[in-house]
Amino acid sequence: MTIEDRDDAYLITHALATDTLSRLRDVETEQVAFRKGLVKLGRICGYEIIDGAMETEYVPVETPLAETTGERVKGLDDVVIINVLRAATPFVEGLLKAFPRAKQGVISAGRDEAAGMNEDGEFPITIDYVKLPEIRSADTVIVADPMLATGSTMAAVLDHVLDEADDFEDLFVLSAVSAPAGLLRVSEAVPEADLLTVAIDDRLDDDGFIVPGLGDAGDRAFRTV
Ligand SMILES: O=P(O)(O)OC[C@H]1O[C@H](OP(=O)(O)OP(=O)(O)O)[C@H](O)[C@@H]1O
Ligand SMILES: O=c1cc[nH]c(=O)[nH]1
Ligand SMILES: [Mg+2]
Repeated sequence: MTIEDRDDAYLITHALATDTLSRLRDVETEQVAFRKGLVKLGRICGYEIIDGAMETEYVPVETPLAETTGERVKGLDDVVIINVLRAATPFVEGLLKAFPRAKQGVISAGRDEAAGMNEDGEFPITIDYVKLPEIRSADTVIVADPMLATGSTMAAVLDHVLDEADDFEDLFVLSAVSAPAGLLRVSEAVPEADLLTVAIDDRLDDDGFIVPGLGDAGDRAFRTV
């Protein structure tokens, strides 16, 4: 089965999202522009989630001049955003501009790149820290990580999320760049999640990096190379 055969992966196609991602991909984009680009992309993705997945309701509004009917987004306070440290930090900063009152969770996850991928194309994942808010049935949960490569990190992260939450309105896995293998792994492991991504790239290289991708998102944002 390929990811195209599944119906739980969606592309975010807003022109500003693809524009911003293209700048992030550019090897000449330095740390500050890279970090700001991730913030901007997070904001656009947040707006797209609101536009594509959240309901609105009509409400009476009194303007300074007259009574009228307005339209409000429902459930904006019932949002949980989970930041997968560390590369997701600027991405989440952008998401919070769309969902300023979201409850936030943090999961620190790293893949053991020295160990490399096993024969199934998975990395060993170390989870050092988990702090999640209470997740309620009305909540829209967004687990954000700009890179979904082998899917090993996201699968491990979602195990922790699902330990805390058995009922929610929606569960979104949001990434900027995904590899087909990672999307498929997460889609099969957690069928209740909807996978949102700005791009599905060609493949993984032998080191588990997305090609063409954008390189190591954490290193570029935090200047650790
Ligand atoms: O789909 P996977 O193969 O698991 O790879 C994706 C993960 O790799 C990166 O994190 P990394 O482990 O480099 O940590 P960092 O965020 O601290 O840089 C990225 O931010 C994802 O969390
Ligand atoms: O291509 C990749 C894969 C994992 N993590 C990244 O930051 N980039
Ligand atoms: Mg990570």
